[in-house]
Amino acid sequence: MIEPDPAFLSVHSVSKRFGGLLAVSEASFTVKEGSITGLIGPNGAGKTTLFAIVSGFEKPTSGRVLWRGEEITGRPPHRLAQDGIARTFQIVQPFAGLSVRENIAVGAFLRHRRRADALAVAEQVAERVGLSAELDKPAAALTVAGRKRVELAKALATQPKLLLLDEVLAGLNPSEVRDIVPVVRAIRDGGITVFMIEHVMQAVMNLCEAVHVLAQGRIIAGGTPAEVVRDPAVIEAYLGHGAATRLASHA
Ligand SMILES: Nc1ncnc2c1ncn2[C@@H]1O[C@H](COP(=O)(O)OP(=O)(O)OP(=O)(O)O)[C@@H](O)[C@H]1O
Repeated sequence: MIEPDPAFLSVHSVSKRFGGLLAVSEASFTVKEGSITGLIGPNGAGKTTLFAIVSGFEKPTSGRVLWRGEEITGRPPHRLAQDGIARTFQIVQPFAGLSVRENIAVGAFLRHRRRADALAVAEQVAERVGLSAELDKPAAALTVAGRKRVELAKALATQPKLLLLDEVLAGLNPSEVRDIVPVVRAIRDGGITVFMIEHVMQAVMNLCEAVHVLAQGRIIAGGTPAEVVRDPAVIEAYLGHGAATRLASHA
């Protein structure tokens, strides 16, 4: 199991109930500073709900979230963004009437009041995610892969310390996935801790140093990618034997 790291992000026995449904059940885990950490598990396992709790979009029914040793449970998203926690959304919805530059600048306004400053930050961030050539295009004109990059850039423009990525690779073809993997790695190399929900297991294996596995709201395993793909509980609940064998042979 992964060593606790109370100084960065730690989630303690968090549960979330929606009416009769227990979407997250006593989940506890940590994310180590400077890591790329994955959150995997079957559809409906509660992954997005956990992200929403960490980023302040949902309040847990019980449990605590600590950020750099300070309790942040239930703190609203705009305050958490100021504290350095940013997230992307699974369904990307850029402001269609705005250019790529303006879309990214929306994130930059968190820390920059002047429009010119926010637009300058947007340009720097665009370079990091490979959007420099698209800055003046309307966001609506981009492909799905381009819109995913805009979503990533908008979150990066808030200058976070922890970036929560909710399925940034979903809907991309294999070559688009290959192109974005180094972008995520470079974000971490630039000093931003990345916590990512992802179903593309090959990318999880390539990128993550630690992975937590959620099934039916519970954390059922945690460890390195090579460890979790060999874990019988993870094979049973999520991967299946064929995929697990293929992944383990590449690990
Ligand atoms: N606001 C809500 N109200 C009621 N039920 C919800 C709400 N949000 C999520 N749920 C339910 O909670 C459960 C967990 O959903 P969640 O989206 O967190 O899973 P997930 O692991 O992110 O799934 P996926 O991989 O499909 O995105 C699901 O059964 C979902 O229908």
